[in-house]
Amino acid sequence: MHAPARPLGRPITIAPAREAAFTILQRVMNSAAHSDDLLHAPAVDALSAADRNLTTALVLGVLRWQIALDAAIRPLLQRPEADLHPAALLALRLGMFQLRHMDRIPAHAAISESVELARTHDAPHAAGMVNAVLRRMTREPAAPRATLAAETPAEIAHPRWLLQRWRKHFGGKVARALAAYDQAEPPAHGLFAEDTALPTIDDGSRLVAELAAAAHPAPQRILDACAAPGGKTAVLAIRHPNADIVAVDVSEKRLARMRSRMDVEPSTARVRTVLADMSLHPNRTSDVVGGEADREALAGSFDLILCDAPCSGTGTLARNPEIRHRLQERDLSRQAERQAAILRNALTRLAPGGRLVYSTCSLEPEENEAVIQTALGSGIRLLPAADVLANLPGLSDTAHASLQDALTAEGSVRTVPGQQPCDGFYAAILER
Ligand SMILES: C[S@@+](CC[C@H](N)C(=O)[O-])C[C@H]1O[C@@H](n2cnc3c(N)ncnc32)[C@H](O)[C@@H]1O
Repeated sequence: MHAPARPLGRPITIAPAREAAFTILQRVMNSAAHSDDLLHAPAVDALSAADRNLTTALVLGVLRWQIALDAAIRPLLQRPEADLHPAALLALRLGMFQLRHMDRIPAHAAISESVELARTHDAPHAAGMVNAVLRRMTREPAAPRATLAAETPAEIAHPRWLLQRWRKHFGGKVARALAAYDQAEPPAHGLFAEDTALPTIDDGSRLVAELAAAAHPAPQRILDACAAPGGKTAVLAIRHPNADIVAVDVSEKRLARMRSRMDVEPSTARVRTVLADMSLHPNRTSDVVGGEADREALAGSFDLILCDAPCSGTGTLARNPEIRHRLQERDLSRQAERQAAILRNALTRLAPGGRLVYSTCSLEPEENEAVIQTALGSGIRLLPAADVLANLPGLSDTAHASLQDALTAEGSVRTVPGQQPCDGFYAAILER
């Protein structure tokens, strides 16, 4: 189809950041790609610093606000229930996001470049509609829908089912603060003072890693059971410089990336990486892909195990905003089954008297408390985390107070974004 003739006037050039943001959002929409990976790909690295920042702000902003943007766009359409061409919808979201959330972008740039994006990305027939909707938006900003009037914009930007379960588990006030946290860049250092000896690591991840490192006073052998990309392995290696450390992951690609980073750091070069599926029992010879040397590295028992299980990631929506568009409530039970299998098999490798820290970046009880319940008994008990937490290195005084509120009824730790100044993590300490 030919693009309709543009009215005479200056040709419209799409700014590199808007073009890059559009392309990344298209890939996130059409594949399982992660925005964070795409934002660090060579195509974005090649942009100027200002364009990189704008690309990031546009991509993360649209993904964070997408549900609320769509709710504002629909009533402005001539036929609100009509299917929109994906490129037209994306152009509308980008334009609407800039008009609603970016003070410094002139409305004419947001509108005209969105129209041009639709026109040049396979939806020339929708260019007029994109123009009309965005112009209408600037004239008559959408009022909140009557049924949603009691909700904040941040709450509207979350899937209903997720918000409802947070309200049920944490109460309306905490759920509201949690939703607000998800809509902005997470704080750089809310719990810990920066430690230049450590790799770049967000505070929630560091909390889990420091807790794991402190869970055993002097481990000789440490197993990091779900290790890649390796941020927590690095903290373990630095806190226990004399321990033998084996870091396992089932993803060859993630493990290779981790290995190349670890090799250049003196503190982590000694970490042994092993490609294996930790959801399988150690007797299964197929659980180690790397061969005899890897099997030997994994053999025997470990004094300290970190089991940082793959999870839904609902504690990290500020950092990984697309999770909310992909996750379905029914996925939680599938996650929990895999987590329970990984934990069960990791525990078979725990030495008597050894400690295992199970962690996720999920806020959902099915992936946390319920998984721990499956592992208790038969010589495995849950230890209270309070004492370990009280002695973690680098925590500020306000962080100590805030983390007291993060202790669960069973004595484990759950940070809730908005209550603690970090992403949401769960960590439980088990002992054999
Ligand atoms: C939450 S991420 C780990 C993050 C890591 N601990 C860190 O701090 O950088 C979970 C990891 O578990 C890995 N994984 C998933 N299933 C696994 C399995 N069955 N066995 C081992 N690793 C697995 C994933 O590839 C992913 O790298």
